[in-house]
Amino acid sequence: MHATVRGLVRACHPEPTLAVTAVAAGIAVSAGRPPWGVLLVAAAVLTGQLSVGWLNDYLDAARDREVGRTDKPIATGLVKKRIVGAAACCASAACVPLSFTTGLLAGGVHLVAVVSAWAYDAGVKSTRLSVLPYALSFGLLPVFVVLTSGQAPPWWLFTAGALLGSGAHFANALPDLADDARTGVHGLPHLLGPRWSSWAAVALLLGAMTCLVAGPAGAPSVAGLSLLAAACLVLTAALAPRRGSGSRALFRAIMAVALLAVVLLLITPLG
Ligand SMILES: CC(C)=CCC/C(C)=C/CC/C(C)=C/COP(=O)(O)OP(=O)(O)O
Repeated sequence: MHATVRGLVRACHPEPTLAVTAVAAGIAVSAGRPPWGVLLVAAAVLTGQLSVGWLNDYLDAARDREVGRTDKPIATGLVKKRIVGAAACCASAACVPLSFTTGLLAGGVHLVAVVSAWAYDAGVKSTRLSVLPYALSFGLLPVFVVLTSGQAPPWWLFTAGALLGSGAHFANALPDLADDARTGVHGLPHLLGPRWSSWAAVALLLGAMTCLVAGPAGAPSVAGLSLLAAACLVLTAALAPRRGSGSRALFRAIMAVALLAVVLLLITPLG
């Protein structure tokens, strides 16, 4: 693959970009969207995620170069900064019409989510409010998808998405806390430190799962209760003293719980 293309792929934060796009498409399927509707949602979310990922690396280029980050393609010289900036502009320009193609209200809601993520990139990530863009953007993501189907999103959906996104912020920051501190990033996870950030991730992810189990009308589903019980078991096992490698076991457990929460979001009836 050409170096510039490889650089652009790395700079867009490919793993979260694809994961968020796949989850949005999955929610569209469970909201009953036809194939073309799922495709439109996926295209709007993909371009939004690409714009957020590229803007992030574009704005962080100098700092990443300064501390010699080998995982950052602008810092290593794999791709030119201006090409990543141009790619961010193209993705943003495509995201606007694609979002509005899904509907005026739905499109507006998606663009608010994307602008909130740009605010994270533009500096909120280095402040005590770093969790807020995650809460707002991920709270609005499932609301956007349900709105594309013309239904009213249930009241608990924004809360569940916001809790899940906030938990993801703390979980995602855990491995990079020391590196980030060196580069002047002092978000909420850095302020709380690894121990309290781990507990914040656990509480927020379990909160999201509880919301998804208790939110829908009627008795909680067996599948929902089972996933919640599985999450509690995974955490209990990770916290058992005999596991030894404390924080690594807890981090892996938090990632497993995040995955269970996403599965629960995908199987929860949204009507
Ligand atoms: C629905 C929707 C639009 C959701 C997006 C929400 C959001 C705030 C995403 C930020 C993603 C991102 C580029 C993180 C990298 O952060 P970093 O700079 O802390 O990490 P890095 O240094 O490893 O790049």
